[in-house]
Amino acid sequence: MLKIEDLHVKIGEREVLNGLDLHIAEGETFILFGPNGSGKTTLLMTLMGFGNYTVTGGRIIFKGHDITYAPIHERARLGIGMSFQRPPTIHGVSTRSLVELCGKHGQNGHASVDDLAERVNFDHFLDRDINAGFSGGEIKRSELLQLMAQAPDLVLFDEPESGVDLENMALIGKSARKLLDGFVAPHPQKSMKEQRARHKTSGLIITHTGYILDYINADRGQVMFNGHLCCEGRPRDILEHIGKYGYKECVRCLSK
Ligand SMILES: Nc1ncnc2c1ncn2[C@@H]1O[C@H](COP(=O)(O)OP(=O)(O)OP(=O)(O)O)[C@@H](O)[C@H]1O
Repeated sequence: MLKIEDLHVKIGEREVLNGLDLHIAEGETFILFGPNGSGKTTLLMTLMGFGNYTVTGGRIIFKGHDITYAPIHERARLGIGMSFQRPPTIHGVSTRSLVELCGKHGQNGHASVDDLAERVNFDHFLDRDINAGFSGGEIKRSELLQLMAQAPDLVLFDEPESGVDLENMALIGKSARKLLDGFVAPHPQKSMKEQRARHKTSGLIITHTGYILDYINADRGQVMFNGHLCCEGRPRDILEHIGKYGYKECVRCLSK
């Protein structure tokens, strides 16, 4: 699904990612850990194609297409979706109109915007401007709703837990799981088996706390340290290790 080869990325004059390789298979969920400032968000923003992140070397291949220098809209059309850590407020644009733009709803048996919004308890917010005065949990639910409407093949989640209380975490975690399972906009004429075969969603998720791991099936994880990936393993094991020893072992792992 996604292949990143020897990726180098600069922000301004500073090289933040320096020679990163990563493969994520179809339907696989990959968890990214790492200390503050190590380059995790930079990787996600680069994959989505944002302009401040300059690729100075390497390649990004998505579903067989070289998207290293493709514009954001082309990546979104190909099937990459992203939930931001701190998405911007957009005055004058309702959440409903953005969600409508994300996909085809109420057509050919697909769920309507109102149906999707109800699933993340967001129906009362549809006519408010995007993120205007939204609480931390509301911002995450709005992000999820947009992703559910888009139904991408690869979902990039930047810290789905940040600013979210425990009750909202359960809702967000369960919705993220459905999104990764590909069941967000069920088609009434197709069986679950057919839909699963048709749409396997891959995930790349940044987490510090690991709360999201209580809800999703995470296959594999790695630690980002100073723009390099290291310490591959089962996400739960990595989290436990970081909890006990911090990131100092990763420095040793990188210097091997
Ligand atoms: N627009 C920018 N201009 C200059 N430096 C930047 C910019 N955006 C990010 N950086 C720097 O790039 C480095 C990597 O930042 P990034 O946000 O990718 O880290 P992160 O691993 O996601 O951190 P966190 O866990 O705190 O979210 C940091 O040192 C950050 O200050």
